[in-house]
Amino acid sequence: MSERSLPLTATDAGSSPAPGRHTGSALLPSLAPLLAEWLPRQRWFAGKGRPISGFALVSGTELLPCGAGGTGAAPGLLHLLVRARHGHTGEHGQRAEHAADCYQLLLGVRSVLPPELAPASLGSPASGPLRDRTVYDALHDPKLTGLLLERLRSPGRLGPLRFASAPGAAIPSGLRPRALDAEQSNSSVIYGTEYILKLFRRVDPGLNPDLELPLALARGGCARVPAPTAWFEAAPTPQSPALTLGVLQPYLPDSGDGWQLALHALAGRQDFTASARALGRATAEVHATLADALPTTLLRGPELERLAGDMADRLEAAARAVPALRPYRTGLRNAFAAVAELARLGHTRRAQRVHGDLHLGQALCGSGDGLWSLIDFEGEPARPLSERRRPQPVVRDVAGILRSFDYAASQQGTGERWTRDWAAANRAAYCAGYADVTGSDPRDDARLLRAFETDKAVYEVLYEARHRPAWLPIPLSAVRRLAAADG
Ligand SMILES: Nc1ncnc2c1ncn2[C@@H]1O[C@H](COP(=O)(O)OP(=O)(O)O)[C@@H](O)[C@H]1O
Ligand SMILES: O=P(O)(O)O[C@H]1O[C@H](CO)[C@@H](O[C@H]2O[C@H](CO)[C@@H](O)[C@H](O)[C@H]2O)[C@H](O)[C@H]1O
Repeated sequence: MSERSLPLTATDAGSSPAPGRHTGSALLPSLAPLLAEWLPRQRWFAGKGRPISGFALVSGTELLPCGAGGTGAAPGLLHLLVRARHGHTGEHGQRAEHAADCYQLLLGVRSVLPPELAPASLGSPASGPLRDRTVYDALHDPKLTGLLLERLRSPGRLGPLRFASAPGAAIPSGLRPRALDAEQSNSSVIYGTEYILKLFRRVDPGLNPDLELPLALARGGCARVPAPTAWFEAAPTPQSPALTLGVLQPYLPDSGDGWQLALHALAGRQDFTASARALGRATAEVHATLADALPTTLLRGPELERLAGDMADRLEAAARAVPALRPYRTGLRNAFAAVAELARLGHTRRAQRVHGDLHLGQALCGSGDGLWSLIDFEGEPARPLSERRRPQPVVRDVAGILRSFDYAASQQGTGERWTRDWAAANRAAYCAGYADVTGSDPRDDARLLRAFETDKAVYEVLYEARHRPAWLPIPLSAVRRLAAADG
């Protein structure tokens, strides 16, 4: 997609474009100062700590007229893909630009903002066609999210946007929307008790695994994942492949997520091993279907060495960013060196598509049947899409859940003997459940498992330092343990 630059300082963009579906940059220069202030406050903003130096418009679509053509009380709706540039001026006046992330924004525009939408406000542009109107995050406005569902009900093209649905999908109209109020990497809207729509916030050109994998699992008949009902994307252009923007899937209203369930069990000092074992089985079922549905590969010496090398590189990058990690670097590197050693000894490992960011919060347990469903197949949002779509050893997902049991135990009471035993029992039950389905216990691949657990703990250190500094001691205590473990 071609891009146009937006200055950070507001300029008068001249007359408003005719109301229509596909807008150019006319509405946008005056939005840039509002975005520069609002974006860094969003949890899903990836450029924390790096000042925004400007924006580039990737695509802009009026889903409802926003400019002078929009009428008084009726809201306008603007869909934007904007790239946020980060840069600074060096001491000799030279400009340095850093990697720029692209974000999906759905902005409402109103003359008068109802009080209940005030928390969603970005403010009023000082100039341009939207002057004196209030611009706000449209996901909090049921009128506008209702319109989005209508678009998903009728597949087809709207300017650069393409809406599609699964064969036979029959989405009822008029479902009551509400924005999900959760700490998320993206943003979601729930419709009635039937559907949940996830809008990806930081987007990369290409097919998002959170659409690709659930579609493949649905086709393969795996019931452990809610099947996508409808989705929308930025249509491909000669410069860029289609870019997944949002996925609608059945909402599982009577379910609890594994993280909350585990904390609840811990609080009552209850056994959780039956649930952990069932989750191990669910993970294995998902892996088995993915291995059948999508390409797999054999990691030979060079690939295994690269895997270990990438882990070591991530450790170095994390240690640069988080000084508390530095004393453990040598011990942690041993875990990766052990995988490189396997490679040199001629070992190979199978790799396939996996979840990529599996933790207890990504598993929903039905209150009636006790069956687990896995959600959020996006992978680690901070990694490039190409990397997230690469086949990987299944122990990567296993390691994610094992780390999660450790997180839950640490959250309940750091260092207490019984919480450590609780975590160990559930880690064992989860692996046993995995082996029930596949016949092979992930613990038998101890070196690879330790490397992936270490890699995940390093990722978590970085994640917590950036997003929840008060939680940093949890992965750091795992890092201490993993660094001290023998070969
Ligand atoms: N199909 C679903 N049914 C019920 N709740 C869901 C469903 N999908 C997601 N959720 C809820 O929404 C939250 C955020 O979804 P998730 O896919 O993890 O988004 P993100 O990528 O933004 O973290 C989940 O933690 C879960 O509570
Ligand atoms: O759910 P997301 O895809 O946004 O995943 C990110 O956030 C998670 C926290 O919400 C984070 O998970 C870490 O904290 C969990 C407890 O809140 C714990 O169960 C996980 O084991 C731990 O990794 C995840 O790493 C991050 O990618």
